[in-house]
Amino acid sequence: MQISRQKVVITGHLILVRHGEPGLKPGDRLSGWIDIPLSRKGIEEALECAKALENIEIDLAFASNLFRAQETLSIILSAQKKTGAFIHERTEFNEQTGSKESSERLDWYSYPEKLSENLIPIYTTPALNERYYGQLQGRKKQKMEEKYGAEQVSRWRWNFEPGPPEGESLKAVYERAVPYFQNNIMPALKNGKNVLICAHQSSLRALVKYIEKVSDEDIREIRFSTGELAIYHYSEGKLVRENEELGPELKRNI
Ligand SMILES: O=C(O)[C@H](O)COP(=O)(O)O
Repeated sequence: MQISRQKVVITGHLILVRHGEPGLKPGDRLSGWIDIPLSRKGIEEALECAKALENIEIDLAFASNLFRAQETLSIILSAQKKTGAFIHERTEFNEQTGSKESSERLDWYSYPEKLSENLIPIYTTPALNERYYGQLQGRKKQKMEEKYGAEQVSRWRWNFEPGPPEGESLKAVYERAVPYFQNNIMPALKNGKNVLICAHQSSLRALVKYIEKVSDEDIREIRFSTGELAIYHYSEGKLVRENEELGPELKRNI
């Protein structure tokens, strides 16, 4: 889809959304990889996102492997004319390259070449998961602040590095989320596709750091509320943010 506006050719749109409020309310616990579903409020937040995005025709969607992101994505796509279809690919370890590569698509699953006109391919990947919180995973934030100090927990959560004990730093999340974005999502944007990514506080902060070239210091201030959107359009080789930065007064559920 090409929209020409003020002589700038806009091709694809990128929409980043953090999942709705999870059952273990944010701020109460450090969820990490604990696979908790959305709370009632989280479902309402996802429905608000669905409404906000209903006029953007999503061509392709990505989510982490965690329920809260996939549930939010499914609710958002329910407002689209097309229906989302989860695509499953078998991957195998390539001895030569030392990396996992998708060998073939499962023959009992439709896949992009066979998807009918009215389906939206959905890819899920652990590359977009929230950080692994190590010793803090699933623990109450307050208890961890009592044990390690509020300042230390804040540094672990918001600094680029280091991460929590035995857990992932934001840098480690960046090193798995950004290559996935570059290899699987940027080509679709360059081809004019509208792409929706539904993920988590840390994986989205990593993507914003890459897209907006945020410094290791300034990344502390970039935070997504639950159900928060960041919308970009791809034009002339870069992604330009369309919606306003999150103001401190809008920060909630951090
Ligand atoms: O640090 C936190 O607040 C949580 O780990 C955020 O993770 P989430 O985006 O999956 O809720």
